[in-house]
Amino acid sequence: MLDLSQALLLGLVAAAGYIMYRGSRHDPREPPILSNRIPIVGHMLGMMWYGVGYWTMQAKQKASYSIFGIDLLFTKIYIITSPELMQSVQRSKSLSLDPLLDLAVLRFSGITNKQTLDLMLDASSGGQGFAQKLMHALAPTMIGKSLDQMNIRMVRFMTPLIDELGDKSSVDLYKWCRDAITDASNDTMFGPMNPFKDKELSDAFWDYENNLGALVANALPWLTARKPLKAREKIAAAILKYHQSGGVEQASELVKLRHTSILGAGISPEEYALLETPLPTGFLSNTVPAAFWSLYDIYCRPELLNDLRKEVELNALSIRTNGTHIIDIGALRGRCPLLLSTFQEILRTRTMSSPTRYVTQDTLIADKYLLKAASLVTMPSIEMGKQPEVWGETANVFDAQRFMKGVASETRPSEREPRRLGGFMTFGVSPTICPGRHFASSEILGMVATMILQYDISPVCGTWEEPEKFLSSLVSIMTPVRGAFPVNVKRRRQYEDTKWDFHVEEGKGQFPLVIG
Ligand code: HEM
Repeated sequence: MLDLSQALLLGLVAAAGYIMYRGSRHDPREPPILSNRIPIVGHMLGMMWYGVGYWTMQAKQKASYSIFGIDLLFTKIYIITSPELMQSVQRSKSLSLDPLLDLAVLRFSGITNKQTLDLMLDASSGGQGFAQKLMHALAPTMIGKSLDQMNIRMVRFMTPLIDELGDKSSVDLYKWCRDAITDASNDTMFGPMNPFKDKELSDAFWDYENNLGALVANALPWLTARKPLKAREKIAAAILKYHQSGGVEQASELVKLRHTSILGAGISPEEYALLETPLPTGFLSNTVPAAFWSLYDIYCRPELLNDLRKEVELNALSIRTNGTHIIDIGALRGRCPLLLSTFQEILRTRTMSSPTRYVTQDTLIADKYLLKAASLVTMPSIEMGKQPEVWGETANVFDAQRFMKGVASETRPSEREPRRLGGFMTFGVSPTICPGRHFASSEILGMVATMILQYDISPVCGTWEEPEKFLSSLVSIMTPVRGAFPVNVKRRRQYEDTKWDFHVEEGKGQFPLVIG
């Protein structure tokens, strides 16, 4: 249904496009520009209604084209449905994600100071590209020792949250995942003085996150974006206080690196607080729905649930002399192939990602198609990640064993290594691959493994009917949920009076996940 943020997306596209568009006409070397049934404004209306999900819908409807364009009045978007063409996009240096990151500085953070903008914005906007360099510099803070520290802190926080779930007989599973992942992740990232400990502030964060569309549209924001503006003000004030009271000293390497770099570049503490306001979107907006769908897709398949319980019990569970049951995160990674494969299959089937790049100059891809400067090019994963030439005839079937090397299954007789061209885009496509994927995997799989052993979960309504989805999110590619999903929770008899904990072995935190 059309909501305010979707309607305002029109404003975004029109405004951004007006600035970017050079008034170029269609060049015969460009991909075909396909029209909508409603002339001129049809695609614009489509985007108003469906948000960025419209690109995926178009890709589905026009899958016989390997690439085509749609005209959004002031800019063009080229939509790619062929894995081979996607490779050309990955190889091209003039198709870049970086200019799109300006959106975070300008709209999500609301920075207006000219000097700071000159420093932060991408070179294509006349800036020095500091925001982009900082983003790409974060990868080392999410592997090795820093990852171990993050995992240790996260599991310490997660254990009591999962345990407390058994005290409730029913719960909204999406809200529970949201709150558990939010609390555990913010505590991991910001340390003991985590400002989001305050429930009011963590709720304010979700008000902000759910309404980023209105901030981006920036059309009479005092009227149309009151909620996210108010939330942003609250969050920035809390982060400023966190900085002033030295909270960063005990934070994760990621938060410390951003703090040192931003303040070291001469940016004021007030602007630092604004720049950090959208930071949790990076580690929450995808992890929360991915955790929910992981539980949903496993619990709704009783046979798979049973197999996974056996695998985890056999390979990743140990019992201390005092009776505490320990789940070993390293063993989930190395000795539970079905769990790891199931997780990747859930990511493959639940993602609605569409990696998008800005065309910085006229670019010829595959020696054939001209992409005009100042346009966008996008690669919807739903179409590409499910193509028979990538995944075989079973592309549209949920196959929990798909990612198990050397294992043939009913739906997939081949024993080929499952890493295939353009096949798996949930963590991005080269050269921009998500550096947080190992942390996200520990967090989600640690939670899932303990939950499936401890609890039976069933929907209150009696059937596994999918809840309403929030398809026009600007920051999540994991199909977040808009509605509630009430479930009954029951402790399993064999583990009724059991204490649970996790074991994190240093150097074992990186998951061997398939990437695009
Ligand atoms: C299931 C959870 C997650 C998914 C599906 C996911 C997905 C992605 C994707 C698709 C990209 C690339 C964007 C593009 O090319 O357009 C990305 C980038 C990134 N992700 Fe994640 N992410 C997840 C969790 C996390 C977590 C937990 C963190 C932090 C701990 C994180 C940090 C980042 C960062 C910093 C980048 C930017 C890298 C760069 O530009 O060099 N992500 N993520």
